[in-house]
Amino acid sequence: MAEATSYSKVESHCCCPRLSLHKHYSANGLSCCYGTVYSRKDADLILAECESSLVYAVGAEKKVKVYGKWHEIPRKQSAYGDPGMVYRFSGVSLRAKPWLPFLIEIRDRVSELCQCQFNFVLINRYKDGEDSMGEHQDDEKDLDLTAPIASLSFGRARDFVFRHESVKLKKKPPLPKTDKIKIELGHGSMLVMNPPTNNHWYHSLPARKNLLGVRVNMTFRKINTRSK
Ligand SMILES: O=C(O)CCC(=O)C(=O)O
Ligand SMILES: [Fe+2]
Repeated sequence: MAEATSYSKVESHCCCPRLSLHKHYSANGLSCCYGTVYSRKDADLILAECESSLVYAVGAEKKVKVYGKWHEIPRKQSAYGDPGMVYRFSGVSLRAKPWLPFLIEIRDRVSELCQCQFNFVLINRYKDGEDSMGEHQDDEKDLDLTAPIASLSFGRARDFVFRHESVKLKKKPPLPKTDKIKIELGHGSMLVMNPPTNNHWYHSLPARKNLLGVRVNMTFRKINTRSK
């Protein structure tokens, strides 16, 4: 059946003082800022550093549980953070590796821009358009849900799609005017998902056939320290 509503978005300039050149997206509980934070040259250097020094998960840490079944994730994943940080999601416990110097530099820049002291970063590597991430919400109980999540992208630009929760709820509230928002996340960009976005919207990174080029995404998060 055809979708009732096509992609659309509500844009204005960002209201956050440090992100004044960013676009702001707001709709029915969604509040996000998007813009470029690294020059092409710096973003190229960061991507090269990612490719040479990041270590990705293997074995059990590379699987997720969806509707009771274990699946190998269609991408590579890793986590870095403060000592003892663990992020639990979809049946997986991902233990943070100690911060690398180049990740500390990025973390401090992003923490300053967002005025939030991030203590953890989840990193996903998509080898090409075949790799993807399914629809989900970043609302795990280990996260400080009052903090934003800052998503940095390097490499191949990819579409990131938000869908309002009403598309999943059995008892549907009236559909908001805008129930899908698509943002192309470019090389050196930052998307900030402010609360309560993750309470009301799902997001995904859909597969794209025949699309070449590596993409690395870093989501800086604040994990409750009592979850250590
Ligand atoms: O790669 C992306 O942009 C999506 C990342 C994401 O949603 C996540 O890490 O939870
Ligand atoms: Fe996510």
